Amino acid sequence: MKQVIIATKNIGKAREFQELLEKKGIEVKSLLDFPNCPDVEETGSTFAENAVLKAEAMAHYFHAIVIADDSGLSIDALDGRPGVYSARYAGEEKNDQKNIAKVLEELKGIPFEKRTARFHCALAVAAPGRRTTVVEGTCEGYITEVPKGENGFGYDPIFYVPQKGKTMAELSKEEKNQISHRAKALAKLEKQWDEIINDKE
Ligand SMILES: O=c1[nH]c(=O)c2ncn([C@@H]3O[C@H](COP(=O)(O)OP(=O)(O)OP(=O)(O)O)[C@@H](O)[C@H]3O)c2[nH]1
Ligand SMILES: [Mg+2]
Repeated sequence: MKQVIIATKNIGKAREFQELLEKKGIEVKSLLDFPNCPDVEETGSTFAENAVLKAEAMAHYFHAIVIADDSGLSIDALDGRPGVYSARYAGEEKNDQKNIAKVLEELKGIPFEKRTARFHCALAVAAPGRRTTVVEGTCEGYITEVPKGENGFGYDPIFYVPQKGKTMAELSKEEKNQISHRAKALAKLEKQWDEIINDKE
């Protein structure tokens, strides 16, 4: 079966890549399948820089072609925060509930029309001896006043998607995959698929 390594330890992301790529007959391996692989420090100041750091480190570790995802939420009323710090916004332990609570507290009193935000996703493709490439996707929305919905991960329960009239966490996985920042970025890798996929049959 054709296979691709996604350099992420985030189970929410890994599941979405699985859903997006199984249609193409591609099996997704994530870093959760390789518990001994090292952590990569995300020291970049942009999503693209962090995606490249993760992809190149893991390409070196696996001696293989890998895709890394760096993503997050950018809120206009908070000058773009949490941005590249989205995963750890309320502390190093990466707690989605605490991150949501912190954002809602910071946005208290700000009316709905000023709660504009977007999800970003940068995907970097790297391999030893290969020039790293980066693609990006975004998804526009508004931050709600209370969380709603059970699906997805991260900030999905407070991210309202106007074109669907629901929060991201109220969408089915198929609906999220039609409009998400991750799906849009992944679609831009279309032309590189033949090269990215390792035929391990
Ligand atoms: O509601 C959400 N829906 C999404 O679709 C989404 N995509 C990203 N995010 C948030 O942004 C952080 C990424 O940070 P991040 O790219 O460093 O990933 P991470 O540290 O969780 O895992 P890794 O891939 O680095 O191993 C995540 O933790 C989430 O908080 C999302 N939130
Ligand atoms: Mg991370």
